[in-house]
Amino acid sequence: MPPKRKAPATQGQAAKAGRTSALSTPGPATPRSLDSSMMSEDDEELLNDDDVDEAQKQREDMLAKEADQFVNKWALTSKNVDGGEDTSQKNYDAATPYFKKRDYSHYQLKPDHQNRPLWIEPDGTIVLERFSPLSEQATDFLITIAEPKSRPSLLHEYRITTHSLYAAVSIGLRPQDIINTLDRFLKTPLPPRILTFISSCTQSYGKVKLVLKNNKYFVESVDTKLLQQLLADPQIRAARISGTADITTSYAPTMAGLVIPGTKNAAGVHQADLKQANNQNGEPGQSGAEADVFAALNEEDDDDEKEAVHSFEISDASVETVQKQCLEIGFPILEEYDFRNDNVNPNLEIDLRPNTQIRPYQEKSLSKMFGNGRAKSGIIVLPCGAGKTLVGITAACTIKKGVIVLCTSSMSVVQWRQEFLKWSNINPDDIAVFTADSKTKFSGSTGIIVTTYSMVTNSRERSHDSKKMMDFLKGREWGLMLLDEVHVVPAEVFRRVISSIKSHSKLGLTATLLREDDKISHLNFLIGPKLYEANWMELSQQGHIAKVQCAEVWCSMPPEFYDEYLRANSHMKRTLYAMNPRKFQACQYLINYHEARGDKIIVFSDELYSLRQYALKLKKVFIYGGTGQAERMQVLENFQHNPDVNTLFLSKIGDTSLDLPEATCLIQISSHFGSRRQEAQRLGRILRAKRRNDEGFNAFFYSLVSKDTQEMYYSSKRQAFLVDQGYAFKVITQLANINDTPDLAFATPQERRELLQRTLVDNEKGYEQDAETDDLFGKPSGRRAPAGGRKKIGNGVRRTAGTLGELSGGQDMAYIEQNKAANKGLKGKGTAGKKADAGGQNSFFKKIQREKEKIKGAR
Ligand SMILES: Nc1ncnc2c1ncn2[C@@H]1O[C@H](COP(=O)(O)OP(=O)(O)OP(=O)(O)O)[C@@H](O)[C@H]1O
Repeated sequence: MPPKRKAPATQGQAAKAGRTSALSTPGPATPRSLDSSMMSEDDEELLNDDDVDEAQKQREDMLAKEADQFVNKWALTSKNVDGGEDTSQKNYDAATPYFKKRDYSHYQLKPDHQNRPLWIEPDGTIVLERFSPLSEQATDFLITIAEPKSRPSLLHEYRITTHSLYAAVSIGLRPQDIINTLDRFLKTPLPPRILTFISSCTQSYGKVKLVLKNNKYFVESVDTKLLQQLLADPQIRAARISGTADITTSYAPTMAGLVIPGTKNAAGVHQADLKQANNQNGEPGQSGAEADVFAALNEEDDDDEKEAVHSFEISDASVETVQKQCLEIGFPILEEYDFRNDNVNPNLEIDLRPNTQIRPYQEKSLSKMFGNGRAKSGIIVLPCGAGKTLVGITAACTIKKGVIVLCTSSMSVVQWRQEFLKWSNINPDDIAVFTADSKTKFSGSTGIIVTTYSMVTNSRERSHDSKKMMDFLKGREWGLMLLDEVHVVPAEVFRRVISSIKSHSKLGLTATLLREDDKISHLNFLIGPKLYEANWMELSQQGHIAKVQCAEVWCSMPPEFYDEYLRANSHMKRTLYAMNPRKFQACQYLINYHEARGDKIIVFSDELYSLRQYALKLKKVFIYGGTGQAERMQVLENFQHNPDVNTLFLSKIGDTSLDLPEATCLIQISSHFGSRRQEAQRLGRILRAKRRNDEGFNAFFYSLVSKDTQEMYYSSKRQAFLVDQGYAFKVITQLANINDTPDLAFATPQERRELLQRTLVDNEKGYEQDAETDDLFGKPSGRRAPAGGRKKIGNGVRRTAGTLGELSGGQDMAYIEQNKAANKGLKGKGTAGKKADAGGQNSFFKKIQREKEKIKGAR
């Protein structure tokens, strides 16, 4: 079966012709557990171990089958012998069908089409020519009405969807303005299908609102007939609180110019700037008419008339049902908070510190949230390291009401609190945390609570203090709910959060709005539409995140390894392609090369056996789920400050939450199947590189792939998201002069054979799964291992609970002895780093520690 592709190829994918077909192949559903490395202890209860294992196994088997099909196809065109010549792709051009689909020759072009930047397909796909002089204006317009799909350097691809139109209307655009502006940018006439789609989707948008008043939810509209129409729906009628008047009438509050702190512009002024820019730049053949599209926003801001609004009350538990049902019958419900006219909830004393200046893309994202002077609920997507925290803090400083922040781990809780104190003038007593260790409240009538998803959704018996705290959280109206890392949290958890804690507005933050199970659309109901998605390439060109060179290094497998690979079961296959001696040599070569350049290198491996084998053989430090807290700190600190420790091996526990701005190079030797999210988040570890603004600086990301194995398939799937962000993966089939490099490991056939035998014997009994932890800096927690420490998974394959004593091959005592060699070598070097503080901890860890102690002390 040939791989399918949902969206047509743009030039980024086309450049990868021959591999493109696999890039966007939609993967089968991912069970939640596969993505649960960020979950904290309490989330475990949401998952049933047996279901998870079964689902995980099914998915792995399915992926392995797909991968084998892919590899077989490749095998027809590529020789797979060690050192063999690569003759692939002679007659295989996977991009061809996509370009066929992209045949625009039958479209009727407008006479001045050369001056217009957009193409459109009847399915709503829009292609933008970035080299057009009008591309800046067209981009501003497109990010408002459509979803970015792929943004390499010259052609960008967007898609108009019901949700994107919903988001456009939610910031005040009118359907006719959208149609007119789109038509003006298009090289061809607007297809009638698109016109009908936009009109039908947007006509009813923005007419119904969900409003929280006195801790009760109301469905509100200026049109009574519309409310009656909604009440005719049995599910909405059932959601109405009985005993309340059918429909009540009040008056809408007035608007005035709103200033987002840390910016020069009021939100309205920002939109006016857009209008001015559009007027100046004009439109082909006409005078800046696309500016009309933003006029609606300003008109609305000027409207001081009080308008009668009508509403009916619904029960807390039915909010999601009502939202879904309203969308179903064509009246999507908007959540907007008119915080400036909220006289019921007390104001919070909070502002950004005078020296805080938010960046243009942060301002842009916030102007989508506050575009019409009210706070709209939704999701802001910014690359890793681009400063989502400050966006959340600025939103809080704009609304100035009670805030609840939900994080994925207790360490993030501490970091969020710190960031609030760093960027804003919030009184430390007004910001409290609710975690297993600390259950403080703020002192005044309102404030900020920072907590974790698991703390507020925990269904276990709560302690007295926790219960009291939950009553406190539930018993009040919050102005803003900040939801961190929204992509990792299961929909069910959001449901529980949202039904128990009431907030007027919700802001979700993430770097990768991606789920392999495609359940991301649930977030549209539960939080709100995507308000803004930044362009990774643009931010890296502007120096806000590092420029990265990405490469996929193909490592051939020696014949004896490949023979075993073909015979092996799926887990052994994974171990074998990670332990491929040619891959090992490539890793060694790259480490030597980058260490010599002065880089700090992180090597990622999901496969624990190879993680340790590589680290031990190369005498490098490593951290995995089972590494104790003190040892982790010591290793990280040395990596940061000790000039002798330049390479760190990390298991998947370092995918997220890892803030090591010293790291400038990543090497991936084993990864989680086709996870696009993991790939993006791993890349995120080097995006915040300290040296990013040095002249000519580049960070490096290498993915080492064993040739003609399933890894080739997974690798191309994994890269899909980053390719769509504009990253180009160079394929390296031969590292320069590697064959002449002295002292490479496994250089002789004898050594390679021994390695193979050892790998087979060590892994004969099963494989070890990394202990999952809630974050790198937290205590190792993870899912509980059953009694005995081992759990059977799949067909007789076992995973161990991750103790050092039960290593694969762990019965070999000499091996255990040697196991921590490089980590142990650090002992006494806690203060060796030049910049390390006297206490043996760098300022980052010290700060975290102090913060934790302060919070504990405040209890
Ligand atoms: N406007 C700004 N001015 C100065 N520094 C900023 C600004 N915005 C963000 N930063 C800095 O950029 C760094 C990254 O910010 P932050 O940790 O919020 O990123 P993030 O988007 O949450 O990343 P990740 O997804 O990897 O957690 C931080 O050191 C932060 O202080």
